[in-house]
Amino acid sequence: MSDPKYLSGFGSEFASEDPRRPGSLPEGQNSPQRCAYGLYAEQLSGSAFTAPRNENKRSWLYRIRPSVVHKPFKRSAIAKYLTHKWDEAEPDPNQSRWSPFSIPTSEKVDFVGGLHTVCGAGDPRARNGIAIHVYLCNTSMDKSAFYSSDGDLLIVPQQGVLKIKTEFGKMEVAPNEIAVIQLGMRFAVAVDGPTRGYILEVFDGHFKLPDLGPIGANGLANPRDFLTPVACYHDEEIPGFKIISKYHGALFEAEQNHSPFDVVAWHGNYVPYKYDLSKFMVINSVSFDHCDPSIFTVLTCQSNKPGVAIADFVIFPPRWSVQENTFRPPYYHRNCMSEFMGLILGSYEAKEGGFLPGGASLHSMMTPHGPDTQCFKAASTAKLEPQKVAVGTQAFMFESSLSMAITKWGAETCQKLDAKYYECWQDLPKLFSDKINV
Ligand SMILES: O=C(O)Cc1cc(O)ccc1O
Ligand SMILES: [Fe+2]
Repeated sequence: MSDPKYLSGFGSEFASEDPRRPGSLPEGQNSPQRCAYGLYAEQLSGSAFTAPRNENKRSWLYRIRPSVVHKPFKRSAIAKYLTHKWDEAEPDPNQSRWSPFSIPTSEKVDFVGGLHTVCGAGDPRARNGIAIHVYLCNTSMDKSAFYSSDGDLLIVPQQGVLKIKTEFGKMEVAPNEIAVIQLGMRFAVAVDGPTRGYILEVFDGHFKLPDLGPIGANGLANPRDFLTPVACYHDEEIPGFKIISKYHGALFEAEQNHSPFDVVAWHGNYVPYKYDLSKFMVINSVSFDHCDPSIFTVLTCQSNKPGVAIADFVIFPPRWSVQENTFRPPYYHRNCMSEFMGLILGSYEAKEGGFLPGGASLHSMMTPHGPDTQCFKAASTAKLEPQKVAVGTQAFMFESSLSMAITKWGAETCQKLDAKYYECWQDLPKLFSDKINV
C-alpha cells in the first residue's frame, strides 16, 4: 500500500474524488439521472433522515456497483468469542486485571477472526449499550470486508500497524493512533505480523469532541488533527468475496463477486477517521490538586442525560506534573461510571507493576480502586518538583455510564485474569496517628 493521503478536520463536510476519474463527483446534486463514468449513487446514513442539522450525518458514495449486489447473508462460524451474551459468566464486582492477551502463533487468524469480547452491557437491538473487544491476530484479511451493523468502532492499536482499506479510502493506523469506523462502514485490515489492540463499540450515537467550556476555543484533541482517507477505488472482480456483517452481536457472511472498495468519489460528513494521540494538547492543574481524568477526554459518545457519556475515550499522555502540596497520582475513588483501562505503551503511574501493555483492567461501578501501595508510598513522600510524567507511555480508559458484565471469555477462557490483583492494596498501612503532622 503506498502512503495514504488524508483530508483534515472533524465532523466536516468532505468531498473526495479519485484522480483517475476526474469529474466523478456530481456537481450541485446527489442523484443525477446517470452518474459520470456509469457509477451508481448510494447514500450511507449515520443518523435518522430527520435528525437536527447539527446531528445529521450522511455520505454519498459513487461506486462501480451498489452495495446491494450480494448473495444472502448466512451465519458465520468465525470469531467464536465475539458475543453480546452478558449473562454467560456470574456477575463479578471485583477489581479485575488481565495480563496481556495472547496473540495466536500456531494458526493464522485475521482481524475479524481475532475479535474477542471482554465486557459490555446493553443491546444493539434497543440501540443502547457498548461492547469492549480485543483483536488478536497475525494475518491480513483476504477477499473479505467487515462492518458492524451494531455500533461505531473506536479502534486502539497496541501492537502492529493496521493497514485499513475502507470504502472511503485507505488509512494506516499505528500504535498511539486510533481509528474510528462508524456504523455500517465496510473495511478490511492488513497486518504485518503479530497484532493486538482494543475496540470500543457504542450501540448508539457517534463520537464527538468534548465541549471545551472555560478552556476556550482550542485544546485537547484539535479538530484539524483528525484525518479522513481520500477516495481510492479498486475495480476488481473477485469471485467469492465475503462481506462480513456484525448484526445483533453475531457474525454473518454474504458472498459477492467484486471488491466492495469500488467507491470512485464520495462526499459527506459521515466518514471514517484516525487521530494521532501524540497531538493531544494536555490541560492540567498548574497550582494544586489532582484534576478528574475527564480533562484527558479525546472523544465522547454522549447519552441523552446532560454530560453523561455512554462512553468516553480518555488518555493519560506524557505531561508535566507541577502541582504543589498535592498527592499527584490518581486519588482513591469509587465511581458511578465503569472504568475499563488498557495500556498501549510503557507503564501507568498508579500501577507500575502488573498492568502491562496489551493487558487491561476493569473497575466496575462503585468498586473502590486507586494507587497500589508502592505508588501511594512513593507519591506521598516524593519531593514535589516539576516532573515530566508518563514519558514514553500511553494508558487509556473507556469510561462508561453503563454497568458492564465480563464475558465468559474474559472471565475464564482467556486465562489472563489476575486472581491476585486485590493484593496490591492489602498492605496499605494504617497511618492514623495522634500527631497532626505525620
Ligand atoms: O482509576 C484510574 O486509574 C483512572 C483515573 C485516573 C485519574 O487520574 C483519576 C481518576 C481515575 O478514575
Ligand atoms: Fe478510576
